[in-house]
Amino acid sequence: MLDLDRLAQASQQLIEAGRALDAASQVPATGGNFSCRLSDTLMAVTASGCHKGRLTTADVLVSDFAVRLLGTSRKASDEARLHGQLYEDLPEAHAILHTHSRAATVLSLCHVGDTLSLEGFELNKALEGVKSHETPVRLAIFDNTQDIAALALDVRARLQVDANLHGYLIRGHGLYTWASSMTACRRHIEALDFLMGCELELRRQR
Ligand SMILES: CSC[C@@H](O)[C@@H](O)C(=O)COP(=O)(O)O
Ligand SMILES: [Zn+2]
Repeated sequence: MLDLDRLAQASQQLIEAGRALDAASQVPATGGNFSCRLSDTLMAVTASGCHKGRLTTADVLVSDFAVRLLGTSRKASDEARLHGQLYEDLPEAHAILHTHSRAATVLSLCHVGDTLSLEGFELNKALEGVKSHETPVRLAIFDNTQDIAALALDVRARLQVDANLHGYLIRGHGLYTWASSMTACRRHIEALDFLMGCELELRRQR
């Protein structure tokens, strides 16, 4: 059943996240998409093609995890299935943010391999479950594709063999991260962007 109070709260959280991420230049043009878990089967997800810094409540749609929309003729984010798949596979995930920051775009292209491990940074502790700068923060990396259903299956397969991920990068595209609340998810995005910027800076100096 749809909890309208929860939907109103989620809409506000998505709108505020969009404003903050736009101010931080992490969602240029109409890049990025966001969601909140509403229940065991439903999510609030941004509509496709909106500028994420200027979202209104009308741009927040209700969908099940297979992206069957409730009560709207608008189109959900092109990448909504990536959100649905994460909610299906990660019961602890209550918020998901996808951004197109410069650091995520560049680092995902120049890093070789299917995992980026950010190591030795105090800010690693901004990620849920990380208690020490000595704990690596790990992001899976996938090649970019317009076949979102196939990408969702690849993410699912990776999560089945690697439970220790804080998010993933799509090459030349951007970052997905999730958390137990929108507050924590915004902290993840901010920290990961900072950490990827540090990593790029270090690689320039090597
Ligand atoms: C501006 S193109 C970006 C899109 O292709 C996509 O990657 C994206 O993040 C936003 O898509 P959207 O359908 O608005 O959620
Ligand atoms: Zn995107």
